Amino acid sequence: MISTVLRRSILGTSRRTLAASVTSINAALFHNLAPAAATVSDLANGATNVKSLPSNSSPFGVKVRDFHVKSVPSEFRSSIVSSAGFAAQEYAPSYENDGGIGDSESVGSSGGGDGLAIADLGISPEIVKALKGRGIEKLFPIQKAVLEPAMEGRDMIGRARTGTGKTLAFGIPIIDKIIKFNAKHGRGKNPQCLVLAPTRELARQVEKEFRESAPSLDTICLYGGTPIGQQMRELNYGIDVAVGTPGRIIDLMKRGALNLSEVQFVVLDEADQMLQVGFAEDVEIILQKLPAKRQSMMFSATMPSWIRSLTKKYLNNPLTIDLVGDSDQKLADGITMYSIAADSYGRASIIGPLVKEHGKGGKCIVFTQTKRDADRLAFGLAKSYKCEALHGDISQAQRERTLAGFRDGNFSILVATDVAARGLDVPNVDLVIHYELPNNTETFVHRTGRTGRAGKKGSAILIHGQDQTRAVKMIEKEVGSRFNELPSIAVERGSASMFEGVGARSGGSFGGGRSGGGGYGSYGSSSGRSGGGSYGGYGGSSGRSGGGGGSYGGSGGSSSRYSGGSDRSSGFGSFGSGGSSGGFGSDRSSQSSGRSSFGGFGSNDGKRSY
Ligand SMILES: Nc1ncnc2c1ncn2[C@@H]1O[C@H](COP(=O)(O)OP(=O)(O)OP(=O)(O)O)[C@@H](O)[C@H]1O
Repeated sequence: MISTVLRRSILGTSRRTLAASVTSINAALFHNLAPAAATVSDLANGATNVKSLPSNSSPFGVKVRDFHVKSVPSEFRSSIVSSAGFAAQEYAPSYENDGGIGDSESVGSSGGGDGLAIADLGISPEIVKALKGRGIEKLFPIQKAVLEPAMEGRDMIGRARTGTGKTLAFGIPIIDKIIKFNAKHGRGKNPQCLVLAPTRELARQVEKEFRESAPSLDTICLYGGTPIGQQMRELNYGIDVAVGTPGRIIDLMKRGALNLSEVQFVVLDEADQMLQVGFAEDVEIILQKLPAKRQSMMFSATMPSWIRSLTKKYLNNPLTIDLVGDSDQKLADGITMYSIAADSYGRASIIGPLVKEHGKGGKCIVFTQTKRDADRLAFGLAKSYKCEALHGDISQAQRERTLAGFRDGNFSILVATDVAARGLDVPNVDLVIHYELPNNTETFVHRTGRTGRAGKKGSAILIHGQDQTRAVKMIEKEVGSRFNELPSIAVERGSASMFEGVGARSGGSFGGGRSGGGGYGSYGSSSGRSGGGSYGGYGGSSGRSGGGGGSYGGSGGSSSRYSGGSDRSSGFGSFGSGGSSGGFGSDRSSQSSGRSSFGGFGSNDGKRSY
């Protein structure tokens, strides 16, 4: 009882600050209550010899699941909760059915409609209050579509356009279940929810979304490039939700610091990008370590064969919720697309005028293909604008400062590689500029999706060479929206020299691969790179015909992007999806092989780089 009372009062105030004062009491109590308690590594091995105890009581009637009091040595922190599989069943009945989706096996775009008032859903008041504080009072369509089956414990695969609220779609049901479970059983040490994300920045963002929507839960973000010791200590204190990149998660598992034996909910966010950044193997290793009885959700823009096999192997009779479907329109509503021709010499110097004309004084992200271009363009622009670069060669700490500065409005132009293309949610980005054609349509969609989020309006400008009109048409066709062609901008004599060396590319291929090669010609033979075949083809046969042949051009050469195989298509029938290998955004030749594709700005542990 002493423990329960103490812990309640601690949780009600500041757990972190009062932690030290109760450490000794906890230690003494747990020492006595669970003398045979498993150590962290025992638990990882499944040696939970205290499991026979009831989940919320000790031999002395003390609620022993209240673990989240900081600074207790690991020996005293084994969770006594029984093995996984409890939460989905426990909380299904508490959800107030709104007559929503029902049992259908596949939910299409009709899952939308008017948002439901969050306050009326029967979810924890804590969540309702936290969301209200952030101006979130009604569910977005994907959230509405996911809520009921998620509450019922269904495994699912989801897809919706960029910026439409996928994070809270899986976040709300999960945090609600955990809050209610903890209220009943007390708090455990080990995470009940694991979210895997392909990049550090996305992981941080998802973790923040969980934290801000459920302040009473302890969340942690696990990613490379930051000291592991701190993360190990945090885990040791007790965690409800762990979000992270696969590499660091495996590292922590190997060190015995992360015990996944009580995970009830696993989410793979941007699952197809996991494949592209080389996390396929790591993801499977992690999934194999999870309890068999759990709820699994996967959000993926495309369904390459790896995702399909993952689904078969690790998801249980999943419900597909696809709010994009066969709709031609792949971009969020509210985004206007422009295109403008510029040769490689004058390209950098038109950025300023474009920002002035279309940026509406808000924030702008300029996407470049390489880190070198991002640096040089940012350097040139910084002479006239507040501007910073973001890419994988910049230290993690600096990347975080840069992103925070951009979010806070300290500068208004971010020049980034595709490290910032997926998932990043920065408010008030009014304009996205594609400094040159992206490698594929999917990347175009994700880059563009940094604007026009949460129902807002935004503009995207694609800069292309005079000889790239076929590739531009192809993007139009694939995304289902037309570009408004802007009149070309005359480059003043001398102004281009400010940007010397930025992005002088020609040739190469954007499309390609539809029928085993060829392609749409024209883009990017990657000057300044060693090895042949950079930019390879886009290929991937647009995901429509079961993949195959010749896609991902890029013959040989260590710098070959997309040097991976084919068979990356079909599924949701969208855009070819990425290859499993081949470097993406790097201009270094050292990252061709397998796992290093797209590289790792966000990936993890510095193994890969954008
Ligand atoms: N119901 C809602 N009402 C208002 N705003 C919301 C709602 N749900 C989410 N948002 C906000 O919308 C923005 C976009 O959400 P989120 O980042 O989850 O989108 P996403 O679909 O995951 O995008 P992407 O595909 O780019 O990863 C966020 O700022 C989020 O806080």
